[in-house]
Amino acid sequence: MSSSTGGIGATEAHTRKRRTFKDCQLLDAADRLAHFRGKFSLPENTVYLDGNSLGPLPVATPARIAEVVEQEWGKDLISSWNKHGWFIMANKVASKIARIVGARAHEMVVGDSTSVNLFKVVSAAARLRPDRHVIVSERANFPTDLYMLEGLIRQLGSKYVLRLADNDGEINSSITADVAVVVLTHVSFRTGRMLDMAKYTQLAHEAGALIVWDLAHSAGAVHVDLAAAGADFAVGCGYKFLNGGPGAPAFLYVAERLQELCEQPLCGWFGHARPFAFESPYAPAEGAQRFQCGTPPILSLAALEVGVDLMLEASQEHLLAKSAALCELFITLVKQECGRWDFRLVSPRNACERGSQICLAHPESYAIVQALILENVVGDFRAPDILRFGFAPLYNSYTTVWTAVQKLQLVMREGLWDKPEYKQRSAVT
Ligand SMILES: Cc1ncc(COP(=O)(O)O)c(C=O)c1O
Ligand SMILES: Nc1c(O)cccc1C(=O)C[C@H](N)C(=O)O
Repeated sequence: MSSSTGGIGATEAHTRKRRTFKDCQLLDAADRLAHFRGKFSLPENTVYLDGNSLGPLPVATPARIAEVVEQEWGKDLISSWNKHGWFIMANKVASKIARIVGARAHEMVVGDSTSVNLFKVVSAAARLRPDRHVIVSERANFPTDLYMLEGLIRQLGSKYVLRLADNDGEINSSITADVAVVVLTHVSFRTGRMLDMAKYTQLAHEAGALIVWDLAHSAGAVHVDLAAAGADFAVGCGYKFLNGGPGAPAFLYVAERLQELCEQPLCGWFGHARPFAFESPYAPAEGAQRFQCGTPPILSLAALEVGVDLMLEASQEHLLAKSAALCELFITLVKQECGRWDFRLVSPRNACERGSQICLAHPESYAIVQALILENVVGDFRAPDILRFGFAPLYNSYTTVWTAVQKLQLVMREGLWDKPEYKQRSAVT
């Protein structure tokens, strides 16, 4: 395996002792998070390396959803808004997510989608810098971020421009004195590359701009400390490493120092200071609460809370160490077991510079991913040529990493990827 960002050197590879299945079993035996695997309903014999797209189902979720449906909604009906705390449920889940990303409870809101939340915070941030009309982001950002920025700019008017950086160096040079807002994704969905949050936040602030971080691939996967980094705003997904279920509510962070200055564009009644006064005109609620919009999705919040509670049950220190160790083991094993095929490491070689995912490039990546899925190893393909594997430390073990690499070797050795049906790409991968 070669590396675009500095691979395991040949000398190191030769001197390093071969890793065996037994080594992986020993690592599992010493793993203090091993018991969490049983708290997820994963299909038997499946190696699930796609939790960075959709986290699996926690065992406790169906019973909790059934309780909310049958008792709270079914029997207690509308009284549940008070009786079962539906009114404060979003705040309760927000305060838990805040602990995962280094924020305070009153700086966090849960609801809507990451896309919608991005629109809200970038719009609020732009209003705080009315004399500047440039929004900076990365061309390689996840498309929804760029689409939302393009849409927002259409609303803001022709004075505004979107400046897209093509690499890390260009991010630095793009942040000039005319920039209102910098919008960066902390961990790249395509490569797993992680930006230094404190460094770029400082750069933005030195230029007088505000910064918005997209934590879609960070929350629950890597160390995030919004307060320590001095971040202004952040958004992120509930359905990836937080295991909140498909389309789970997203989160949104606003630093306390900015909250009272912020006006957000989607000012619905749940962000009003007194929603049940039914009064006019709109008066924003105090703090981050004003970023709420409409009625919260109670069933989805209930599912998200189960996932977040599981994450909070585990020690952050163990989670981060295991996530790095799983990624490292995968790189080592691919080099050892699949070195004769032309896989290129796309993720940074240095663990401090990447999220909890490893991306490999190969000309036949789409077909290889499909063949792996047939062998019960679920990763995903990202255009143009990337095989993407997410290593969630709560439910992935060291032996499953071994199995994944053995299956990759099988797919390559036997040419299982070389089938006419894999030439046709499906719509969702
Ligand atoms: C960086 C990033 N932002 C946002 C999203 C998704 O946003 P939404 O949940 O609104 O679809 C994703 C992935 O789906 C993502 O990778
Ligand atoms: N968010 C997704 C969805 O709603 C359906 C299917 C896939 C996804 C994704 O994971 C996209 C994504 N954020 C990515 O990292 O590629």
